[in-house]
Amino acid sequence: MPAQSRPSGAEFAIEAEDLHRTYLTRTGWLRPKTTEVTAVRGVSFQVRPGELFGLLGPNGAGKSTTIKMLNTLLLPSSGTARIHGYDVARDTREVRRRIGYVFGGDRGLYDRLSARDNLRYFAELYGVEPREQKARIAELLDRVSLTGRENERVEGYSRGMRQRLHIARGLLHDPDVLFLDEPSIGVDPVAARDLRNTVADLRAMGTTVLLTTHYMAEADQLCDRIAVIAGGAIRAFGTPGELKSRVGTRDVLDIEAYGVTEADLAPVRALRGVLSVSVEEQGARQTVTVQSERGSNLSREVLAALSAARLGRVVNREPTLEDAYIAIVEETSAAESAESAESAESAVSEQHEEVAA
Ligand SMILES: Nc1ncnc2c1ncn2[C@@H]1O[C@H](COP(=O)(O)OP(=O)(O)OP(=O)(O)O)[C@@H](O)[C@H]1O
Repeated sequence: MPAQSRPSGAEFAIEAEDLHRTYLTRTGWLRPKTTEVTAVRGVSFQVRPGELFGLLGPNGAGKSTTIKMLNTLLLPSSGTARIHGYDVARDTREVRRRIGYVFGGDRGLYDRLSARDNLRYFAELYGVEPREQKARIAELLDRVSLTGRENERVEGYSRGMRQRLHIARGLLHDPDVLFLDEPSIGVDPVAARDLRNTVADLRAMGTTVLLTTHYMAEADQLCDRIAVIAGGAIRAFGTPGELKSRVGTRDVLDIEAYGVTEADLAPVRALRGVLSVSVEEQGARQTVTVQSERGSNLSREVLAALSAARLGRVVNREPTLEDAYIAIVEETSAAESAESAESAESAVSEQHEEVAA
């Protein structure tokens, strides 16, 4: 998109200003009740043209809701957002011309058509000039490394190939800004590496990318800057290096384990010097990660506390982006629990005061 077609003075590719979004949900059948869910509460950030920006957060954090507001699929309850200076609520057409949206999963492609025919179909839909279509499709197939496979039906494609075709689809109308919502979900490690190369190439070509992913190594490798969102609000901003430096003064212990329960973890959490304990499950195998104050040398105590479970390899390692992310999300949920305990307490004392009066 030529720069002169943007409103003057638009310094940022994406700007979100105090975005809020609430959903009304109806529950119950006999006595239906409407409840309000606040998915996004005051999200603000800016993305510079050509930047690869990561929006990371746990399930239900508000990532998809934020992206849907930025790409005009959902109106904000309050707050504003702009794409290259165009308001997402007012200038919908201008915004849509400048953005592409790629989401993970199986939807959005025609299985019985070839990759080329899928792209031809969507090129028509997106209004790509007929005389430009052939060259554009060939260029995109090349960019996502599907040249040579373009005439095969998509139903025979691997998940990674489908994802790359999704990206080609999202780029057909040459958007300035591409939203990539969990592109590597369910993709095997080799295909995920190819996908990462495709995403890195986008950035090299000057496309602004807003990426959501649950894979921290991917975010670490690809993103220029990252925002961590939890409970509908941004909890941390920075380059991967800046976020990692938040936990740079911690020791991290990874313990391979089988059959560890929440109750087994309580004594580990209670050890002096322990800052965070998390468990990742891969089938029956678990990895218990314990972050502690640097130099606290807690391996022996931690292993003793977990002695009820079957344990395997134990590794002391340097903190990663994933450790920083876990620390940020845990701090948020601890603060939220303290806040809700406080408000429950004040509600009880208000009730007592009422009764006394
Ligand atoms: N259409 C909807 N109606 C009601 N509540 C919704 C709706 N969509 C999302 N929510 C709620 O809003 C909150 C934020 O959801 P959102 O999908 O934005 O999170 P997310 O960070 O994208 O999560 P995930 O990583 O699981 O995709 C959640 O509590 C979710 O249950």
